[in-house]
Amino acid sequence: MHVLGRDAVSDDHSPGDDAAHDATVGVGSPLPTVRLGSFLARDGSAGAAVGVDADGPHAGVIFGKRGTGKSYTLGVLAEGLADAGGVAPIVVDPMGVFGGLSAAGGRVVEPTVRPDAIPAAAWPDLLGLDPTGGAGSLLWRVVADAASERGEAGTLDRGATDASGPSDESATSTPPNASPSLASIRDRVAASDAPPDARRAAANHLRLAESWGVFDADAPPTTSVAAGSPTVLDLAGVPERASSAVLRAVARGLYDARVDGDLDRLPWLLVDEAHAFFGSVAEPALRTLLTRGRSPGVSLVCATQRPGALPSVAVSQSDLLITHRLTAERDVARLAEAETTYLAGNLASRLPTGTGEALVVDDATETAHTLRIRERRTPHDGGSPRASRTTAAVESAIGESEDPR
Ligand SMILES: Nc1ncnc2c1ncn2[C@@H]1O[C@H](COP(=O)(O)OP(=O)(O)OP(=O)(O)O)[C@@H](O)[C@H]1O
Repeated sequence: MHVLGRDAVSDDHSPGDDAAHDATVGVGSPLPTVRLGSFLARDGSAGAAVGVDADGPHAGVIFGKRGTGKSYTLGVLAEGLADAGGVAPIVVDPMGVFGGLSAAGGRVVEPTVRPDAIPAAAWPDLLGLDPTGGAGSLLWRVVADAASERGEAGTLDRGATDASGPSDESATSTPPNASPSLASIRDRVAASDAPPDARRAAANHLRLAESWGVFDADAPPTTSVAAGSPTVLDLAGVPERASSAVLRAVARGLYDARVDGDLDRLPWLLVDEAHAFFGSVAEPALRTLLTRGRSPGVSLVCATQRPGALPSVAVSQSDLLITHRLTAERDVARLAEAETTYLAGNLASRLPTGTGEALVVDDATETAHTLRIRERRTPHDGGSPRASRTTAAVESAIGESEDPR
């Protein structure tokens, strides 16, 4: 099997390897490997098996226009990781299409996070308030005060006063003690000496955040999502800002847990519809994983139909690039950033056209290959809705067939 993301390891294709399990411990190699698919020859025939290294941490992107198979491919990775030892796949599922992973032992959770997992500086942005305005600065101050009071008890969130915006985060630790609830933060806002307008606006925005249902002072630690079988964070129907808060808390929590030695497995965070999270409060944590995740062993894979909406760092830091068909110029241009470094030739001209076909760039071996992504063994819930398959269409077809005229 050819293993993407693994250098200096023999890629010999041994007899019997074809029948290998989806997540294969390669023949002649004890290293955990996720079976991704097969080489695709020009005549459309499938060649040797191709896998992805799951032994070390990686950063990856999966691109493709709508309906070309991105979510499906992310599911293939999650399935394979479910079988690889020592890793913890976590799928961020904004569209609710990964429930089928429960057939691979996965569990689907409606995630909640502790309010103190979001640094004070990020709260105004999270709630759509200007951090320099009355309500925004009040909120920032109140959350920071709550954090520093607990900090005096030894649980200070060192990121609480970091106003560096959507760049790399300063080191923080996940506070082990009780988090303030949103209601208690609202009480602090009400008791502050800020002007009434600012207090009212801050309280209203906090009420809005409470209505999202993702904040819970007693939420389990973020490391609880890291298990051998996939954990699917079901964010379908959850507002975008709330989903971003969840992703920030989870991404940062996993990173901190690995840095602090509190998590034995190597987490793989698989983010679908990733463009929605860059430019949100989740971005600093995603950037941290992209730029510093490998040393503590945290992997990040971002799938998106809008590569152009991702920051350059998402591509420049990725050692694995899987791209299905793309047509928009801005999105194809993102690929150019990958090829300038080491690829001769034009990646855009090599993009495959069929669903489930992908061009894969492997940084470890500095090569690009066309693949057919293997079929899922768990159900995939994605795919474009068809008007012809709606209940209304079916009922109208039945009605017509029963029409006596
Ligand atoms: N490797 C594959 N083998 C077989 N079928 C596939 C494969 N990849 C995708 N498909 C089929 O193509 C359809 C679209 O795939 P998928 O939902 O992953 O697209 P997508 O790129 O994530 O789309 P969207 O942007 O709308 O989320 C699915 O119904 C799936 O069954």
